[in-house]
Amino acid sequence: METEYAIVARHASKIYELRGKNKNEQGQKFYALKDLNFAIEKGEVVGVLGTNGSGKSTISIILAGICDPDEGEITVNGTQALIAINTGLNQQLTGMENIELKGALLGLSKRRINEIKAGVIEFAEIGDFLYQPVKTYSSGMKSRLGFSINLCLNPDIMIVDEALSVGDKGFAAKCLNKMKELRDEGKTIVFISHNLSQVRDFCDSAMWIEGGMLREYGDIDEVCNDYAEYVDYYNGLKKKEKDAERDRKFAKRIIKNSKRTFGDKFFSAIRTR
Ligand SMILES: Nc1ncnc2c1ncn2[C@@H]1O[C@H](COP(=O)(O)OP(=O)(O)OP(=O)(O)O)[C@@H](O)[C@H]1O
Repeated sequence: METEYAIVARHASKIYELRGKNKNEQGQKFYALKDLNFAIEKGEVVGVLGTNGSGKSTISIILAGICDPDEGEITVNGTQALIAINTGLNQQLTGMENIELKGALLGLSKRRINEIKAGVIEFAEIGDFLYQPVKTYSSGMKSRLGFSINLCLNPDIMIVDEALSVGDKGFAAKCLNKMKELRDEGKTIVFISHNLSQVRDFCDSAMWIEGGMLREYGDIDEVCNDYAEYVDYYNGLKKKEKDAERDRKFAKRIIKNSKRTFGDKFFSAIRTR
């Protein structure tokens, strides 16, 4: 049987213009993603790894169709939903109104919207807050609402960007269990997380992005091991730099304080001895 793909990226890049120091200076082009080539199979559950600023959120909005790549192309086969912190909710509207707005934008029937409302009441467990403006919600409550709405929309492809890192542990576990059910039903899931053990536990494969470029994409254990080794090495280097800096400061302090105790004559006496 021919492999069916949910998402195919061909030479996809995303470019931001960085502002110059003053108004008249022309901004510089910055590649947040550069020349990405990959194909995610239908039903695949792929983890996306990368250090801070490597391009994970940028890839999530491109895969979700929120913005297009500036170079190359992304082909998506099916409906997608992005579940991310602070995305897709209108702050002025209540939770219920947000469901109506999303349903209207997607052209859903009144009956379908009512089904989604019932699903959100049950899954989000935020009670009467559903009738309050979203701007009054805590970040965990926003995450509960956003996650529940997108879950009830039942998309073919779910892109989950760090959404489990806010809410409380109980809700994160409930979401993870629900996502496992969806995975077993054959949904395609892109799971962006800094939690390596969650990625190992949940995903079939992993994609590692660094500096906007695809470093590795493949077997979950291999990619997670390579990424963990890289992070350890990188942190090790940073630790060595920090240790050296601390030693330098310490040495300076000792010299300064001993000068205070013994006076400069003491040092000149040592030097002349
Ligand atoms: N609107 C923007 N304008 C300019 N640069 C941007 C914009 N959005 C993101 N970037 C830059 O693009 C790069 C990738 O950012 P992105 O948010 O995708 O990283 P990330 O891997 O999700 O990071 P983190 O793990 O910290 O959330 C970063 O260098 C960031 O500063």
